[in-house]
Amino acid sequence: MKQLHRQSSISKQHRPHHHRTSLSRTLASYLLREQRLLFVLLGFLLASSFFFLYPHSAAGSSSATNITAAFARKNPRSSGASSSARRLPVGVRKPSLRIVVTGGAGFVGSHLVDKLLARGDSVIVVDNFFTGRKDNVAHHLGNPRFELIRHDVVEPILLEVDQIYHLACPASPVHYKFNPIKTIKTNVMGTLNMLGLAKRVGARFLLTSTSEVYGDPLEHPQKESYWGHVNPIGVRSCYDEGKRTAETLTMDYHRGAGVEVRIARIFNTYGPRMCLDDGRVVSNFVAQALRKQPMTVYGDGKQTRSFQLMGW
Ligand SMILES: O=C(O)[C@H]1O[C@H](OP(=O)(O)OP(=O)(O)OC[C@H]2O[C@@H](n3ccc(=O)[nH]c3=O)[C@H](O)[C@@H]2O)[C@H](O)[C@@H](O)[C@@H]1O
Repeated sequence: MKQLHRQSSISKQHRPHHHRTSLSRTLASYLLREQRLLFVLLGFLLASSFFFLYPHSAAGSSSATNITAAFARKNPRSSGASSSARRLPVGVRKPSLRIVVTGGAGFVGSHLVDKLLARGDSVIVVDNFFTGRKDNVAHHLGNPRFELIRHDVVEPILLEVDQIYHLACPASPVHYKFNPIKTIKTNVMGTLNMLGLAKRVGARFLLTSTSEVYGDPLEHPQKESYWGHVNPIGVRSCYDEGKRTAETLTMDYHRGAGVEVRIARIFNTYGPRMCLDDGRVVSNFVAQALRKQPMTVYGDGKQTRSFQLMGW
């Protein structure tokens, strides 16, 4: 310290004439003395090897922020709970997920609503009751976590939700062929509206698609990678092509707008709450058996289907 003090006073004396030279000389002589340069080099070497060996820990804080930001956009409520290690105070319940189920009063939708409410989520059902029935969800009407809205998804709707399960569309050939223009509008405009909502509020989106995207398939059984064999102008096209367009829109919103999406291709469903006049094969056979009528097998009877039981 003493030496330092002396040097600085010396350098002060020379300042008027050779300020820069003397300063660098002082610095050089300071570094060269007592192997200080060696320690500086050693420190530099240690620091470089640390950053070389653990590059992630160096970038860690910024990528963690990115992940949180991305998740926050997708699911603002859950990220809100996770940030700043938020532990809820004792006695305060974790907020439930807010979920909208379009077609939630339908045969498949109402079983989904049962599951979501049973696991503690808050559910808003949006249904125009074309094939859905209030009876299917009547047992939830007193539940504070349940809401029922009569609305046609062909028109836009704004709801603050975390997740969207988009089921709205008649699924039985008898029903979807009844008004084909309405069917394709539901699939195209309805899906656009719900994807727009997902993008706007940062919600995760699930589209219930169908095995009919494979059309009259040439491959059996159909793998997800199979692109189908679909008639674009047939009487079933309003549903087949409608659902194919819905899948396209879903993937475009995912790729183009970063919406988190899922697509489930559901096959031939049956089970409790299915209308007796649904028109699909299982309900037809059951209805005919109950009426002691002969079961009608269309065509040569060699066709195959994958059946899916709902509600168990
Ligand atoms: O299986 C599926 O994946 C699809 O099932 C139905 O489409 P479809 O198969 O035509 O439904 P059904 O009307 O139940 O017909 C199944 C088969 O049974 C036959 N069938 C139907 C009714 C009947 O009374 N008798 C009969 O033999 C039909 O000709 C057909 O070959 C739905 O429309 C789709 O949403 C679903 O994805």
